[in-house]
Amino acid sequence: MLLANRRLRTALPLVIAVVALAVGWGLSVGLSGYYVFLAISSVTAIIAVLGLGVVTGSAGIIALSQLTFAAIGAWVVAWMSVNEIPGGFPVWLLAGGVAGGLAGILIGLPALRLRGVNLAVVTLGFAAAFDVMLIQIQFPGSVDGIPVSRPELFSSDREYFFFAVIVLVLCALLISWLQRSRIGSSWKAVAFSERGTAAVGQSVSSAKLSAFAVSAALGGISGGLIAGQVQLPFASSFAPLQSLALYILAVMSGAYLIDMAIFGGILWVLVPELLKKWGVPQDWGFVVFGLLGIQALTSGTNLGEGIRNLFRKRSRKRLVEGADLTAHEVGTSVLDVFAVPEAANPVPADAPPVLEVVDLGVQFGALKALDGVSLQVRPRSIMGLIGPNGAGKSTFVDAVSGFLPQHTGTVLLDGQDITRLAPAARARLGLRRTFQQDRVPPQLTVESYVRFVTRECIDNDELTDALTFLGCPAPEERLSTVDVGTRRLIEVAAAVLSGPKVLILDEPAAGLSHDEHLQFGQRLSRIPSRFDTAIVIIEHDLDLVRTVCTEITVLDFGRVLAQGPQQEVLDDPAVIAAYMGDAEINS
Ligand SMILES: Nc1ncnc2c1ncn2[C@@H]1O[C@H](COP(=O)(O)OP(=O)(O)OP(=O)(O)O)[C@@H](O)[C@H]1O
Repeated sequence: MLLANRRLRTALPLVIAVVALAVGWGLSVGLSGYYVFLAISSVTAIIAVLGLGVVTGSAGIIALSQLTFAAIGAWVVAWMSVNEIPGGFPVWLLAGGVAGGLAGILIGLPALRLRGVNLAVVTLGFAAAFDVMLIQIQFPGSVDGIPVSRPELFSSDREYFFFAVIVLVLCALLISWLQRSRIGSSWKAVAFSERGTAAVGQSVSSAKLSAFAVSAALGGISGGLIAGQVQLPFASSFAPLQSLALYILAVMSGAYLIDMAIFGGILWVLVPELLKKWGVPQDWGFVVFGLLGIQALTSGTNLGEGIRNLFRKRSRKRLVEGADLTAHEVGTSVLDVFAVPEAANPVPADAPPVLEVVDLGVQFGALKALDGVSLQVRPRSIMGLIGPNGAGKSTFVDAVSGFLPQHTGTVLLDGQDITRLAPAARARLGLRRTFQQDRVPPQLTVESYVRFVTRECIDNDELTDALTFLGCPAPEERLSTVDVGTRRLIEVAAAVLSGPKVLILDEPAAGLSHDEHLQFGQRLSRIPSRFDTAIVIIEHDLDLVRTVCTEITVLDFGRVLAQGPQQEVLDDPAVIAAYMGDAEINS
């Protein structure tokens, strides 16, 4: 089933590409002259919007300079054409795309530190500054009236339109492949949570920069095509205000979905044309786009997602009516009869600790959140880290996983000192963590999320087995359609499948019902031997702690209050007095 789905997903874009080429050829011979020119404008706009879909839609970064990258691409193509650089138009176009991509990386660098309005100001400022410069330096050939040479085989408008369609199809195939690859998953992950992205070993910087580069490269290609279309490009075709309108169009339509980028590109040309036909000044097109953008930003969704949700609801309803089971129920019922053999691999008593924390200290101003905390985690063991609210448990996890670099003390993973490493580097070495808050990007499917987290190709059987083992939904289920509790289970499953040496779980069962809690505990206790990993679990539910933990460390006011085998710690009068109270500990 999974294999058949994957084959279909690989073949579908190719089939659509062939159909798109056929439609493009049909239009190139069927449309009348004026509409051919409009159609070329649409295709160039679609490529630019497709790029914006990557940076704004997938990676969630505000970028208001798409037409500046287009201007860079157009300038490079015009310059290469005027100077008759060998290779011809396709090579010039590629060079325009590369130039746009490089400029994108340059503008993307501030994006590593800036967010939201600040980043919008930087990108719009870049667009305005480049616009002023472009007016000064002009496009090569524009002053002397030397037109950009089109490709020899596609010199008429009709032929050039078909050439533009071929370029669009290639760009769309590339984006479709990237969106389904690990890079695409990293864009969606970084849009949802930078901490969550780093925690799975993915560099946040490279995710953001690659989104900027791909988006700007498509901008450059779009501009290069415009240069070939108009043949004498001018700065006014790439004004910053138009970049703003294009951004709104991308947000409103949901341009990370390829069909919606096509819709957005068509709208880009259609709205001004309709206004012209009705005798309304074309600049009112910006007002129309602005209103559509306000609607999209206030509703928090976009047209593409809205339409898809409608279809998904209908097909889900049909599925539930037919089978009378939801996807989650299917996962749970399968688990009830699922028996997984545990690996028989006991740990020698004298085995060195897989995680060793020595004298860890964290200070927030005057508050000592952690003070001299030391602990050792043995291979394939489950250690419970408990303590009252504010005891320092989450601070401990943040410090050990690298999210609080200003801590004192030492962290050793399998004997290696990782104290100075960034979170992503620690994750790649085998120290994985999950979060108290939901950090699972809803735009992905279960399978694409697991494959992203595991950073390698796990085979289909392994994937299905592990998801069933932990009671997760089917691989093809979209994460946006499952509840938060189930998303946390999927987060745990993915982390486990990444084969960590140590997995730190921060309240993993939050959001699960009481029964699911107990089931989760049973599954959790089998993870260390089955997946050869040690677990540190932070949990308030003492039933779960009793079910799964072999050892316990109790924190109180940032210090270790007690440490050792489970029963010994839970019987410690100091723990009873300071943390739980007699009634609860004896219950
Ligand atoms: N960024 C921060 N700035 C200042 N103080 C902080 C910060 N983060 C945590 N603290 C403080 O550090 C102490 C430890 O907090 P922490 O969140 O680690 O506790 P916890 O044991 O995880 O609590 P809970 O069980 O409620 O999650 C608390 O007093 C908290 O207010």
